[in-house]
Amino acid sequence: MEDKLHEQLSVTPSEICLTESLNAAERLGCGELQENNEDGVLTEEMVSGGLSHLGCDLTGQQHVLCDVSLPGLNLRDISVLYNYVHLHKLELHHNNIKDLSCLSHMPHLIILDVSHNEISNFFEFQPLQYLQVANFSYNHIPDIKDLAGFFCLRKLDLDCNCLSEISGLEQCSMLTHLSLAYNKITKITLSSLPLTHLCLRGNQLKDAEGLENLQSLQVLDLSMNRITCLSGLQNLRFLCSINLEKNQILKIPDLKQVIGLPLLTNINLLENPVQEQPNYRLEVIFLHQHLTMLDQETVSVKEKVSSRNMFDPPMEVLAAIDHITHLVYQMGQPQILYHSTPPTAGYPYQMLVLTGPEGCGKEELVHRLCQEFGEYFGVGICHTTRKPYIGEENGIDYHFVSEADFQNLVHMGKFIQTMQYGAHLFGLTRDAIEDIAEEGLVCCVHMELEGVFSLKKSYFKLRYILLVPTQVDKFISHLKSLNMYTPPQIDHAVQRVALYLHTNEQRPGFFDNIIPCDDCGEAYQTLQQVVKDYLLVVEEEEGKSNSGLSSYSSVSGLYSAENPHPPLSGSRSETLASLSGSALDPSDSSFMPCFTNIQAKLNPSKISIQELASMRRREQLAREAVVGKRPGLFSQLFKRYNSARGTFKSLHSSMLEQTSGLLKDRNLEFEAKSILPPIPTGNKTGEVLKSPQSSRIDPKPPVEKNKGANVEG
Ligand SMILES: Nc1ncnc2c1ncn2[C@@H]1O[C@H](COP(=O)(O)OP(=O)(O)OP(=O)(O)O)[C@@H](O)[C@H]1O
Repeated sequence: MEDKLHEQLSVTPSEICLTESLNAAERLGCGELQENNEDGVLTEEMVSGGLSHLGCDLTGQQHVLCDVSLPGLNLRDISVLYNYVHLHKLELHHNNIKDLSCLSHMPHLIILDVSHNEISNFFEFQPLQYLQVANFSYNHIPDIKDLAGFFCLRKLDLDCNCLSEISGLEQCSMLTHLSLAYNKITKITLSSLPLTHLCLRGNQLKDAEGLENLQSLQVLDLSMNRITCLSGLQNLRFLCSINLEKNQILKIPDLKQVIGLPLLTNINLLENPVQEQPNYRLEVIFLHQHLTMLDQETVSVKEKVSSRNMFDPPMEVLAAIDHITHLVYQMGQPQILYHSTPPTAGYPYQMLVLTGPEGCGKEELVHRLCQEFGEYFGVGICHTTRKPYIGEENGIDYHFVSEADFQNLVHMGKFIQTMQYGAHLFGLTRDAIEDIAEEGLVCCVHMELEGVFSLKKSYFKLRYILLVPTQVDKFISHLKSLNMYTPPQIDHAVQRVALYLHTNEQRPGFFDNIIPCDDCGEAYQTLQQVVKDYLLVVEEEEGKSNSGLSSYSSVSGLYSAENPHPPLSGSRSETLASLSGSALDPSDSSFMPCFTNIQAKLNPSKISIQELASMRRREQLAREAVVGKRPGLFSQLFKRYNSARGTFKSLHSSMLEQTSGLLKDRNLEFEAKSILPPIPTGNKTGEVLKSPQSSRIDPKPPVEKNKGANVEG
């Protein structure tokens, strides 16, 4: 430690200064003087050799030399300087001086450097009222006397002395730079001084208490202490750089007092235990976004982005991770053709999602909706690890599972999306959707925004309805009245209202409908209307007036056997009547039954009832193919699959032959089989595959990936 200290101290600014000064002294012919100066007494001759800088004397009438520089001359007695009353600058570093009483006779002294001497009496001379810069470093000073008379003192250097406390500086109203490195200070006691730079390196401090009054502090060096806690720094609004190297900061939360200081851009935490924490650097960068230097290394833009993605990923990133995770797990499982598997990209399975902050009542609305429009919608029941509230039933409100079961389901590739909300996990399984699709219904679910982001990545066609409270006070009292939520949960739910509104603002069209939900009854009425528009329900009277369309007037149909493929419209006001005015091209294979107003406006040509009926018939055929009523798209697909399997098999055996030959040529001793993919096994009849268990979830240990996995469909 001692050695290291010396190493660090070996090249200090004072030493550089010494070298320069000695060179200067040589130039002045002082080298010779030094050799002859065995008794250490400063003589007139030596002084005149060290004088420079022409200025005026006290009367202002005579020119005099104002600066004296006499470093490294082994001086002990400098009493001859009593006569040099006009001096502005005095440099006497690297001597053996103990007594500075002659300074009392230099009232105009501005700069004083007596570092590297034998001084133990600090400022034992008359106050020098114009003194601005004083360097007393590398002496033996044990304490600081009252410096009340040194009105102009701006910089004071007391490094490497024997100080154990800081005192006597209370009246130094101009002091901006104070350096007290390598002393024995155990406690900081500094009143409100205008300090901008403070160095307390190499002391014995355990905390930073006592700095709170230094409101102007910009640069703080607390390196080489034993600091574990940074309280005392939290109000230093102008702090831009802090050096905490070689301290005892253990954890990132211990930095909370400095993290967030508005101007702090440079933190040095080298050689603190906190550096060992996983992702330490990225976490600090994340917590303190305007950092430009950390541990003496520039913070790169890449690091800033990575830290953000690691600790607060945007929802898009989270959703992508969630989506990829479930996709990868699904791929490891036998591939199954579901009722909700889209026959083509143009016919995705349709879903209705109600989203909004917790407690906004979306769950209740989903259930009411599915009750009233039971022919079209079924509730998609999510899984959760939270415990049921009173009145909630397993399999009706949620599938309530343990965390281990939930994770098993994840590994079994069962989920389409999952999210952690508070301390609990929520997720929608493919089987939950399938249970509804099997009945020919549209799956209706409720979820938080993160879930919406994830589902947007899926191949389903979803319609998103945002339920948002517009009166925060009312929302808070509603949440309180439910007696289900703790105050932090209420705060969290309320905070997330802004998140939903922000998303809606930033991403126009992200939600298909927005319904205020301050009043549950009114919200349901609006929802009803939205859903009727969505289903293209034509009211009785309307049905009468559109007699030609009466056969469709009950509803245009939503994925049910009776009602062929559903037209999920992008526009609320889109009724069958308006639809009949839109531009449909039944010959278009990518025809989607979702016609927007924009399309309608672009091509106002009318569609005939016959065309519409033909379109419906084709939808019906497609729908029946999905539910397996007639040999349709899928059986063809599987026939094709079987013939493809035959082709693959013959290709495989010829590749096997060729590969074996190659391996033999190269004297490689392993089997060609081991490097070629296996032939997929499958249902010989080529029928739509769906295991009886597939639509029900039965938590069990994850199937070993790819082991005997069939690749079907
Ligand atoms: N699979 C899912 N993905 C994302 N969020 C979900 C999922 N399932 C449920 N959620 C949402 O998680 C939040 C917490 O669910 P919980 O059932 O505890 O809420 P709640 O208190 O009943 O609120 P609400 O009445 O709004 O449903 C709710 O906003 C709920 O909609």
